[in-house]
Amino acid sequence: MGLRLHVDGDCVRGNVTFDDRHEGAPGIVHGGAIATVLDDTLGLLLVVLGTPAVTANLSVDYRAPALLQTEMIVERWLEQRVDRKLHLRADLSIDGQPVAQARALFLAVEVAHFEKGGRTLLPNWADWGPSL
Ligand SMILES: CCCCCCCC/C=C\CCCCCCCC(=O)SCCNC(=O)CCNC(=O)[C@H](O)C(C)(C)COP(=O)(O)OP(=O)(O)OC[C@H]1O[C@@H](n2cnc3c(N)ncnc32)[C@H](O)[C@@H]1OP(=O)(O)O
Repeated sequence: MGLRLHVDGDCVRGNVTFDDRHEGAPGIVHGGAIATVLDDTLGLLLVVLGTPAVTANLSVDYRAPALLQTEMIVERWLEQRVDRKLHLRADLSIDGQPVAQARALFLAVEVAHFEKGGRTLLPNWADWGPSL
């Protein structure tokens, strides 16, 4: 998808351009691909927040057709944190016009959560970003 991300304070911004592999309705990006980008870009936000967490709930409003071969801006940020609950937002836009807007509930988990799949994590993951 050519997703490129950078950190801007507490916000993660990036550019993404979908191609024919992501087509749903003719000429339009599949909604699942959009949800994937909105969800997945959170990986970097988690590093910024220094909080291991997983998606518990993701809700996407599709506001306008997402055209293939068109550069979009994706932005994600933390709206509120209450104990383990991270309320996150993500926007996808073209030329400042909203294409999709997501609200997500992430739950902070112990690092051991990510080891359930049998993969060994890098030992210095906690140094990737500042703590909240
Ligand atoms: C420093 C950087 C970080 C480094 C990290 C180390 C290296 C890792 C490397 C890289 C990480 C990158 C990560 C990218 C992630 C991308 C996004 C994904 O795709 S994540 C995959 C899809 N999501 C899952 O697989 C979750 C599956 N679900 C679960 O595992 C559990 O359900 C879990 C952990 C989400 C919750 O289980 P419980 O047992 O811990 O907690 P309970 O008791 O059920 O809930 C706690 C509270 O949250 C509410 N809650 C739970 N689920 C809810 C829901 N769906 N909607 C609303 N509320 C919910 C409950 O009502 C409860 O609330 P009350 O405390 O009573 O107020």
